[in-house]
Amino acid sequence: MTVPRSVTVRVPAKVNVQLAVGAARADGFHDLANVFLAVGLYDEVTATPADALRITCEGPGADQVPLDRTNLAARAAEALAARHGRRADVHLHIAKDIPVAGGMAGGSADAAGALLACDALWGTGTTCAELLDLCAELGSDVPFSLVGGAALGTGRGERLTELAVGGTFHWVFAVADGGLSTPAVYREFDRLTPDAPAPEASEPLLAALRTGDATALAATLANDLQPAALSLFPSLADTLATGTAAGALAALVSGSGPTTAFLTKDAEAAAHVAETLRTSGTCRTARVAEAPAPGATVLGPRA
Ligand SMILES: C[C@](O)(CO)[C@H](O)COP(=O)(O)OP(=O)(O)OC[C@H]1O[C@@H](n2ccc(N)nc2=O)[C@H](O)[C@@H]1O
Ligand SMILES: Nc1ncnc2c1ncn2[C@@H]1O[C@H](COP(=O)(O)OP(=O)(O)OP(=O)(O)O)[C@@H](O)[C@H]1O
Repeated sequence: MTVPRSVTVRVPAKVNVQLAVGAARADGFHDLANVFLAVGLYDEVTATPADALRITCEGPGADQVPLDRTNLAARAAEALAARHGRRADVHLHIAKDIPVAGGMAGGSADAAGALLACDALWGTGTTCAELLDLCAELGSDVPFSLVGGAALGTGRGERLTELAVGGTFHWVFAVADGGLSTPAVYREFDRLTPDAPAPEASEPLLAALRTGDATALAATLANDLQPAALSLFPSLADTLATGTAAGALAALVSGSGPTTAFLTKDAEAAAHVAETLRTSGTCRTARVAEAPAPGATVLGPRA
């Protein structure tokens, strides 16, 4: 067998088209009905043999990404190595394109990418079920980064049921100046929502995904963390209003924010909303992306 010299994996960002949040559990997490949709903004993780675990990172926001063992990709490599009783002697290079600390699961994408890349590099032949277990140990969003497409996440978001999507959705993402801490947003949710009901997936929203109907999806988008994100980052209201005035079908905070997401009717409308946002002064930049996108994908071992 030829041992590959490096393996590159591409992993998508996500937007939560429905994020229903229940009350805090005894373990501090929240039960969710989390409808994930993978979007076509990608990080790439390249694994290369090395004497010891090493992380490097390039791209927008790379200076905010830790290069030590707190990096989720490093933790993923160590978890896979431990599972197979070997050393995590690998250099992981992360080419970032997913906004950092933006509520689009960038760190989770890198963890899923590192798992898949190391598995291919080391020839450890880990089953999909084992990879999903490792993902769930690393973080609530990580299993979805591995599978992509669309899925309903229950529990703390890690238990996935695949969802059918009947068309292509055109999104714009406004990247904010600054980040939000996910635990801080959940804490603010607890403060604002003392009696959160049990979370349930919305049937009309699942139907809109199934039929690929953007107008119907726009009418059902919902994020229970949005009031908390707006409370901690009030200027996001101006970004949401700007994208809506530019013709978006709907606008919402992406996950825990502060990235904001705009659903549009087609690629032309998306380009217009993105350009309006870019010149509005209400965000740092705006990106267009289509959904659904595939999950973590090996781009090919380079022998
Ligand atoms: C906001 C979302 O991105 C929506 O998909 C996720 O719920 C967050 O997922 P994540 O970043 O993978 O989160 P984890 O790394 O598992 O947890 C980080 C922190 O977020 C909070 N957290 C996360 C998930 C969850 N169901 N309830 C929580 O309260 C907890 O304070 C936890 O300590
Ligand atoms: N590989 C990584 N990429 C980005 N951030 C990382 C990574 N590993 C650890 N982090 C840390 O995690 C924090 C959150 O970054 P991340 O980009 O994952 O946020 P997020 O997209 O808001 O996450 P989520 O949507 O899953 O809540 C960063 O501020 C950084 O300190």
